[in-house]
Amino acid sequence: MSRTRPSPIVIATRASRLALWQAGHVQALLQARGHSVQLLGMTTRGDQILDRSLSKVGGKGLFVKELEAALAEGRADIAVHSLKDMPMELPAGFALACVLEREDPRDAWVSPQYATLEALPPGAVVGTSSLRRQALLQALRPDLRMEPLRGNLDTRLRKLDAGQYQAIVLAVAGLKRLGLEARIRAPFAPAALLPAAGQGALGIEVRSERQDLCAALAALAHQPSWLAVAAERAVSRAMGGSCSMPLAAYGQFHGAVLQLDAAWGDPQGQAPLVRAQASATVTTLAQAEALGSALARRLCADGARPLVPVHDPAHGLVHDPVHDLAHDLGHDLGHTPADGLSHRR
Ligand SMILES: NCc1[nH]cc(CCC(=O)O)c1CC(=O)O
Repeated sequence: MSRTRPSPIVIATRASRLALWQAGHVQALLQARGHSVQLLGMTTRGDQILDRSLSKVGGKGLFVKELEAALAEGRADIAVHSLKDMPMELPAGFALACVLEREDPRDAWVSPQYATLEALPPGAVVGTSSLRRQALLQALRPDLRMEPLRGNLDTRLRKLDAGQYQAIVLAVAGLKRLGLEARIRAPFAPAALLPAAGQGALGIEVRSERQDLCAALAALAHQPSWLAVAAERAVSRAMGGSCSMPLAAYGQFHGAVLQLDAAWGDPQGQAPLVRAQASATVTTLAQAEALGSALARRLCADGARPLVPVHDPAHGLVHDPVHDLAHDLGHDLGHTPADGLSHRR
């Protein structure tokens, strides 16, 4: 240990088993590099509200606000997040310090009785509250019924085992982290069920002024994961997506070329799914984000509609890029969805 015995790095974390695993993982990585690290567990609004779909109660911000308050008040130094749950725009004064090496980004098919999606009988019930999973599954099997399913991973598996659903879909990464890999009947090929932006990746959030933590956190960064996830999040940001629209974005490196795939679903369920792909040599975050915005423009040119800018009290005015994007496309945000870009084609 260091001779000066600096104060320990305190990690703010949600108290769910997955969040604690993730915080503990970062703790171990930092400890292996000689830092002393403590965890500060807390229950967030997102953990308390379990009866409604996330898209209806205020979105991803619910899981991070309490953690950010702990950072702002100096009760903690860093927060560890599943990047998938992190809003696209951080509030002023906060920064994403690094992205760790990504775990498996795929979704998992979990079902006691049925080995695959194809094996499900007609009209079977699949549990998922994710609009992305609902839209993509429905595209593969229009006959299935989608029922909401929230709660932490253990709760969701318990509801499945209680017989409320014939199958559920969960991220492979979360199941692996909790030692629940045996519950995975099969991972979905990304081409079939395209992952959410950031799925499987962990990010570390800090107050922007904490330059003192930079070196410690930079050592944990995994550049290819960070670049891929930055591109995915740029798609999401440009579309104004949080969890209130079905949106998938997944980046994969082939050498230095980042292949980025995205899918958009109509929140009203009327328009068909829109899929798009773009590739570019990517070595910087700016290039990754440019690829993501370009892909969002391609989605919109093919009929996807960005969400109108909304004011999120927790995070100030977000989704400004949507306005720019829509403006570029001559898309009048004041109009109803039916008047949107899809009609210009
Ligand atoms: N929405 C909850 C959530 N946030 C992150 C993960 C999994 C771990 C990850 O993606 O890093 C999960 C569970 C799930 O979607 O099955």
